[in-house]
Amino acid sequence: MLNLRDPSLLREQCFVAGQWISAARTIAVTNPASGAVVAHVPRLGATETRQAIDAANGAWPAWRARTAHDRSALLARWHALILENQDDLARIMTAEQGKPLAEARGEIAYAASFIQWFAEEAKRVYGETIPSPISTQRIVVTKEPVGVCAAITPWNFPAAMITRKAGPALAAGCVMVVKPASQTPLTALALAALAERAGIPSGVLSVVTGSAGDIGTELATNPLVRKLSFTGSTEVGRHLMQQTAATVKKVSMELGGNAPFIVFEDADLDAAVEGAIVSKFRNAGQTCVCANRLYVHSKVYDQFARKLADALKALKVGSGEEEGVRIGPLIDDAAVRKVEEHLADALERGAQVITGGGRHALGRSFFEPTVLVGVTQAMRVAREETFGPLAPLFRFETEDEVVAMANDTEFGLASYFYARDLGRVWRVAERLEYGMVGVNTGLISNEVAPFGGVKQSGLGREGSRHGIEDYLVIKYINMAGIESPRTNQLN
Ligand SMILES: NC(=O)C1=CN([C@@H]2O[C@H](COP(=O)(O)OP(=O)(O)OC[C@H]3O[C@@H](n4cnc5c(N)ncnc54)[C@H](OP(=O)(O)O)[C@@H]3O)[C@@H](O)[C@H]2O)C=CC1
Ligand SMILES: O=C(O)[C@H](O)CS(=O)(=O)O
Repeated sequence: MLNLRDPSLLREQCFVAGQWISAARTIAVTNPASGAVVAHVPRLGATETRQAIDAANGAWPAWRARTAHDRSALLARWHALILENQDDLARIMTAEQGKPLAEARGEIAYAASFIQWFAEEAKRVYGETIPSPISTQRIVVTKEPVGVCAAITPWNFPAAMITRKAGPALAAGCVMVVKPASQTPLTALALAALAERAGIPSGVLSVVTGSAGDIGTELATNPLVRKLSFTGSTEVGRHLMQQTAATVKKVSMELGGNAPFIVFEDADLDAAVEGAIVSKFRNAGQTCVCANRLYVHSKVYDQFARKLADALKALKVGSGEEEGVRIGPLIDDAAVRKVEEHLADALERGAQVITGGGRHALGRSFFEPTVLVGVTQAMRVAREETFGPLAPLFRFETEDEVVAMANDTEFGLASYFYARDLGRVWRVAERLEYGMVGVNTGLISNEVAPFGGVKQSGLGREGSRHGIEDYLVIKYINMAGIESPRTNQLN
């Protein structure tokens, strides 16, 4: 059992249409560090998903009719409850996802920040008037909630990926059905329990767990659903875009990445090492914005490699509940096998390990933080998202060469570089084909900036003032007949 101040936050039922429901068939949720079963959640399918969608559709008129101030107050209450229960939510997250408790607490605060941000943005959904070309007409533009929304979220950020969608949706006056990842449903269900306690009305927010295919197909094809927001693999994102096309749903896609992390010869090397640790090894390398390729100028390559390897040796690997642990287990054995495949391919093609290099002595899905040198563009690590604690170092000579290599991918989510020459900073920031660029930092995620990618890393933006736009539709009202008073009054 988890040591929670409020054990009622550990829910083994789904929140559907304002009711907590069970099912005969369940899914076991296991702790990736120990393999222990943490809880069981219902294995729901299309029927319950339809019930959640119908309830959302029924709740929508009253929810959209509330004032923005009213919705904002309820979101603010949800935000306060999330922070009041931060420790319990973090323990639940670490138990099901594996990340160190300190990181889990950080994610809960990050997740809560989206609720707070969009509680405020709810009151700033402005329309406009446009000077009419016809004197007897007035042109008014309003923004309205898109309607019933669906969210499908991944296991790597079990809280933030939900609030980054539910926050703007509910703030805009939409309603939402969420399907969390089957490996990390408990955080989502705890958030739903707190939303209910905050007074968010029945049907406005539902959480369904179970078969991804059955639930996903219902969410992607039910005509009542007007928008689908997805965070996860590009492969599944493409599949969902195909499924939603039949009913022309709005979609937001936050998909895979392949972030370059470039260290120029004029970089502050200690700062670059610190940035590389944050960008590459947060969540054990399981984030879509992780540095996936580290390009280091030949003049500083050996020094940077040595500094990075030394810094990695100081990072404690272990169970997320353990004090001082910085690198937890990967989500499952499939994730470890993907890292091993990338490592083996690089070694076969001439790369060398300078620290780490295999599964950790702790066993299960623990993996040694690893640095590879002598890496080239011909290796799989250059083309595929590793999603693990493997830092491949590539050597480069010129700015043009490294920008070309950095852009040589179908992905375009996050990118990072360290340099101090002002001209270079502007040139490289403008030439990188990515939705986000970190300059002299390895951590760019927050609620105020537009998070998202270009190319095959996705569509739309989350967070910032832009994030609520994806949950709104524009209405144009032409008010005609505004003539001068007629002599013969109509009545
Ligand atoms: N951009 C990002 O932030 C993320 C990128 N990834 C990338 O994706 C790779 C695989 O990770 P993984 O977690 O398996 O990502 P997936 O894309 O497989 O899963 C993400 C979510 O999509 C759901 N899903 C899976 N298949 C379908 C489907 N056919 N229809 C509807 N929903 C579906 C999953 O449900 P269920 O859990 O029940 O299968 C989960 O809720 C990672 O190695 C990484 O490269 C992964 C996570 C986040
Ligand atoms: O999906 C992810 O990996 C997250 O978006 C990463 S972040 O928002 O925590 O940077």
